[in-house]
Amino acid sequence: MADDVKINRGLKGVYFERSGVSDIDGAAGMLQYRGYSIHDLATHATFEEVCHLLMKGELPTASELAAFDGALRAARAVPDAVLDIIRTCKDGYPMDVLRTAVSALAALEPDSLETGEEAFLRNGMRLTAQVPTLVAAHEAIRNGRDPVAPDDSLSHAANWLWMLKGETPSEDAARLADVDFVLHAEHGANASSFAARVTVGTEANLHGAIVTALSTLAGPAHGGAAEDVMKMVREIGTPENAEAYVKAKRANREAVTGFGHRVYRAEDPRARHMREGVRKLGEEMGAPEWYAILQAVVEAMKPYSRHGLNVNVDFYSGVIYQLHGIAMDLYVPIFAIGRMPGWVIQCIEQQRGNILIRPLTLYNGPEPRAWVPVEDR
Ligand SMILES: CC(=O)SCCNC(=O)CCNC(=O)[C@H](O)C(C)(C)COP(=O)(O)OP(=O)(O)OC[C@H]1O[C@@H](n2cnc3c(N)ncnc32)[C@H](O)[C@@H]1OP(=O)(O)O
Ligand SMILES: O=C([O-])CC(=O)C(=O)O
Repeated sequence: MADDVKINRGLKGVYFERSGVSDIDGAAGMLQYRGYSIHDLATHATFEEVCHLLMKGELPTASELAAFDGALRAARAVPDAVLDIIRTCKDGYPMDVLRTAVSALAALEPDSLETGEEAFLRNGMRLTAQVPTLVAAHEAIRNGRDPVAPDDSLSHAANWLWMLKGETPSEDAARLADVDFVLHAEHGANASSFAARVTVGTEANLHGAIVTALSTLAGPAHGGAAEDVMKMVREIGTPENAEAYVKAKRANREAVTGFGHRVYRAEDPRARHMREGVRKLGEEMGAPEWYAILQAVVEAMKPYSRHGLNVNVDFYSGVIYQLHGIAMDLYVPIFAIGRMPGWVIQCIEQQRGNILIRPLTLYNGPEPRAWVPVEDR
């Protein structure tokens, strides 16, 4: 076949669509949601404001925010039948259980089959509100407790911690979770959002696209990295061991998790906020060693960073969850809670002027050959 065809494996460097949602400059380490710097949003915005910005296109006025936030708060409950399904598969890996629960919502909620922009926004807001409820319900059920009902007097982040732990979180804990969600809310043509767009490209419904996105997020090269970083930190044990750990990994040409990114060559701008969170929280909680180990890994990676290899957002986030006493296998579901508005708006964008996403593979199998009956093979 054609030898001169250029193959872009992994679609590296390929623009497949235009998008008005987020802008990433990988060389400069810059990220904006609809023109607003991630640093301004992480410092000043709430997750609810960011959801409005992403899903509706602009930061809300006070009255728009009240209406939007009210709609999210009112949509947090999930049908009992979904809780029964979670009970049935309570011992499963949380991302598998979450994916199954979202799939069940599709089958149980009558409007989930509707397509069109209004339906995607309605279903997308409801799913954004429900996903934390599903994750927290699974955590309760697998630990032998009854799920904690959502509290509509609390913000999205505070309510999530309330449902997870059954106690009202401190303002600092709620703000940290809120910032974490803001930082994870949207990131261009990342693998899970791209996968969701492929699903919408076939004119499938939003719930189906979110199930695709959840499946894709779960892998260790994408959302699974935060969990792996925490496992790495535990394995390293003390800052003094970091150099030997990194050397052994690189000698085997293995990736050091939490480093590297398809787009960023400068440091992932989201990492800065997580780093500060780990340092402060570790000091406050009398557990500064996690931060010290992470920084020792960063030092040990410097000789290997010639291609612009830097930490990504997931390098620090796992330790924050660990300091909050959250089980390691919930780190990817937490990422999913934050990413919901990004997935929803990318599905909406995909649907406007929709086109089937269907690239080509260049055949390199056997030459044409004659059929051989089974008895002659
Ligand atoms: C939220 C997110 O999804 S962020 C990503 C989370 N994932 C991780 O942290 C897992 C670890 N990282 C990785 O596996 C990769 O960096 C990926 C999958 C994220 C990106 O992969 P790619 O875009 O294919 O890597 P890329 O082509 O940019 O790699 C460039 C060079 O850096 C090296 N490199 C990339 N990541 C790492 C790493 N984590 N550790 C060591 N070296 C690495 C590659 O081996 C390559 O080196 P070479 O040119 O000498 O062969
Ligand atoms: O953009 C990517 O490839 C992965 C990523 O950082 C994200 O989804 O947040």
